[in-house]
Amino acid sequence: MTEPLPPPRAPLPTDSPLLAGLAAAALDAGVAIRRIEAEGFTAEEKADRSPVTKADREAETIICAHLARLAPGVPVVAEEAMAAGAQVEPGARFFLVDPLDGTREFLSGNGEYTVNIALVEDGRPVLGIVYAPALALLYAGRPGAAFRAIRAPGAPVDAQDWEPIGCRQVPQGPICVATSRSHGDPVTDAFVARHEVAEMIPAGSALKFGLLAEGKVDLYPRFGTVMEWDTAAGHALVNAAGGRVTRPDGSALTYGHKDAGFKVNGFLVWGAGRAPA
Ligand SMILES: Nc1ncnc2c1ncn2[C@@H]1O[C@H](COP(=O)(O)O)[C@@H](OP(=O)(O)O)[C@H]1O
Ligand SMILES: [Mg+2]
Repeated sequence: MTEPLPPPRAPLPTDSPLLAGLAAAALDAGVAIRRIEAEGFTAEEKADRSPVTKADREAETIICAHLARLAPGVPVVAEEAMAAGAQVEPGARFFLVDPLDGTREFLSGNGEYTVNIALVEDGRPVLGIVYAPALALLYAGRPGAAFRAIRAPGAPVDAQDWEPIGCRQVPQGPICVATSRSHGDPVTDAFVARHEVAEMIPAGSALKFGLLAEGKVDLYPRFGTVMEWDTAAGHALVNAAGGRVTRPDGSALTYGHKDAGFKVNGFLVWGAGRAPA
């Protein structure tokens, strides 16, 4: 007689060696970021007048070294290299990296900054890591499965303590809305005002995608311009968690638009089920 099969094991991020490798890159970058945060640093201004620090640059160097080992030859579109004038042809399969998303939050010391790493295939974000080193909060998403874990910078990725997460159904009644802590804009405010809002949750960086992916908020609207590396990892995570990310007009938000300077002219992120009008 054959033994009964064991019950199927829940999926884990470590089932995908590439996703696990991206998580390891983010955890490693987190070590450098936290060290620099503790040492103290000065902020400089980039050509677009946004702030940048030694932490952004060191984290990007660490992540790019990981990516070169994990996926040799796959192009990397990374924020600081692009700011320095790098020319990268994204192609059908490429990485988008924001080594320190929410630099303003980093400067303020509130811990609401993230490391964002995404793999894009045919314009769609398929793998996403969003990691908040100061909060030891790690999110990972791949098609059909989203997770969170508590991981200090430098901790092993391993198979322990991953919590499966999912977007919640958007309620018929008042909704919870996530908004940028540092970059408000009047069009976003007007859009939010058209909805019945139970709670507004301001948060920095791609943490807002994480809050939505774990069912804590229903809507994250943004009409101001951001960059593809700001949204791709969070987008992959929300897709994995059963939510939706679109352009403000409801059309598909796709990636690799070099001719448009990798700009994203706003987006809407919704939880599961009905999207309120
Ligand atoms: N006017 C603008 N143009 C381009 N990107 C912008 C922007 N305003 C905000 N952002 C992006 O939004 C990110 C911060 O998100 P939030 O406001 O949700 O915390 C910043 O990421 P960096 O800190 O990586 O530069 C920045 O790139
Ligand atoms: Mg950013």
